[in-house]
Amino acid sequence: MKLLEKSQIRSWDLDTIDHQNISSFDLMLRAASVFSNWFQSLFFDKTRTIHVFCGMGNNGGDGFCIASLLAKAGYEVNVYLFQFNNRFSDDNLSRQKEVESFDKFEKFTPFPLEQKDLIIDALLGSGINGPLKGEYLKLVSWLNALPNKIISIDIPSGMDPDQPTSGSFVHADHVLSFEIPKISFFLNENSDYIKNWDYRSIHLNPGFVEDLKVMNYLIDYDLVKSILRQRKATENKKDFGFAQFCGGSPGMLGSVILASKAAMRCGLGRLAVSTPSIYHSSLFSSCPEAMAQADLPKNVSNLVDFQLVNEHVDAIAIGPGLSSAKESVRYIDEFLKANKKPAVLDADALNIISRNKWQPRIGAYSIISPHKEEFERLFGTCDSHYSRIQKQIEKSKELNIFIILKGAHTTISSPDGSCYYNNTGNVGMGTAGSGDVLTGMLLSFLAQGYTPLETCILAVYLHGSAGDSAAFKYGNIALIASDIIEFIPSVIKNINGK
Ligand SMILES: NC(=O)C1=CN([C@@H]2O[C@H](COP(=O)(O)OP(=O)(O)OC[C@H]3O[C@@H](n4cnc5c(N)ncnc54)[C@H](O)[C@@H]3O)[C@@H](O)[C@H]2O)[C@@H](O)CC1
Ligand SMILES: [K+]
Repeated sequence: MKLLEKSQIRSWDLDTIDHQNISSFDLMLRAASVFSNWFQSLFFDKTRTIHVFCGMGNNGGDGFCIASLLAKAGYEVNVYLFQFNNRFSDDNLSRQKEVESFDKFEKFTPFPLEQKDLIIDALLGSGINGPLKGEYLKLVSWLNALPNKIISIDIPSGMDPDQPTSGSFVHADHVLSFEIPKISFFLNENSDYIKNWDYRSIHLNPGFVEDLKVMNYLIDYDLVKSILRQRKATENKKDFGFAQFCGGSPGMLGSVILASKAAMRCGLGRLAVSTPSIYHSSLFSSCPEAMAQADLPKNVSNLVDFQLVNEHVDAIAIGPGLSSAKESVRYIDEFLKANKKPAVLDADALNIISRNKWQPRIGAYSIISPHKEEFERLFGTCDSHYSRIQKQIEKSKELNIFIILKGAHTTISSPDGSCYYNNTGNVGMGTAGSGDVLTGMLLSFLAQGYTPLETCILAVYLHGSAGDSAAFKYGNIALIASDIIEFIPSVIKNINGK
């Protein structure tokens, strides 16, 4: 799904008005009906009074329209207009006539509300053009200190839709965004202040976005379904890729087993694992589907010899559990020099690269999957999640690589400057081995012939979905990396139907 910036959303509204021959007044009614239906499915208890706080733009207009619809549906509704200047939108003025009465504030003064009552926030929408000041600031600070549940229309009032907000905004319990989520919902800076968000279509003209060039995308079910291939009955294991996983060192076998199992569960045809030979029997007992390769790094004199063993390998993943011992450094050096295969680099491979400043040597179109600390070791510290994402995009372009920045909202950046936001996964996945599972999944899809971008999208989304299913069963405290692997089959089957 394409994610639009606020100026593009405004153009989409105008294009819809033009193409569908609908007035902005009627488009507002459409949006209000969508919100009102969503609201009623969530808050069906009509004994709580609903207080609708309206501003002066179209978001406030939505508020008046929604207040009228909810009153008609049998809710007890109070409406307040905060008129802190004289700049009403036309549709706002027209919609004011639809509610029987409302209280008007030209200056904000606090007033009592019952704790169980609900607040609908329709003060400001996507038309925000700077930080809140004066009366708005007083009002929003008061709202944020109340114990009442706040439900925001389109976006929490005061929040910038595209980037971190420089100032205060409404801390919402629920937000219903129109048509698509806002980019800023995915920033860690905002995560603590939007408890739940959702989006519903208001049937804006689909033709407008089809042709629109955007740089930001949300990875959603439809995108993943469109990428994941169906198998032909006549295909065999040779059609599903031959992958090589290089990792593990004394005391670090777990990552190898987790990555191997995850790779096989994502449909890989054949897997060769290069890990110290003392671990081969343990590997076979945990993942008998894998083949073991020569010792690594001890018996490997150079990568070319090593690759001759795997002359038909389709993709390589390197790094997890490798340690940063001298032999591993030499091995990564050789790998960067000689590798021509599609590659995934993670964990100790990234640590070795950052320590030796070998970032420019990473092969074109490789995938790297750092978490925040690994990312900052590679590319320097950043003062916010937003600035880290900006640097991620810049480095993808500069180094011609795909970067997966792992976190609460994992982002994938591509050499063309585009950025994909993921919305699956949960806090329980911050556990040892979770990243190794992702590396195995990446390796699997890459070896199966998916492009690096498709590989990143599939692996990141499915990893998060499997983690969500695991958290549903075990809870996000008890969840361990093996649980994620347990649910890979069902999430793939749910999407692919097979
Ligand atoms: N345009 C359309 O056709 C539709 C718009 N809809 C609603 O309209 C909203 C956007 O409407 P508007 O563009 O009127 O935007 P707002 O409702 O956000 O109002 C913007 C106005 O608020 C004032 N303002 C901006 N920043 C401020 C600040 N920091 N402090 C104080 N005042 C500030 C300015 O006067 C600006 O014109 C959406 O969020 C959505 O709720 C929906 O009704 C769907 C259809
Ligand atoms: K709002």
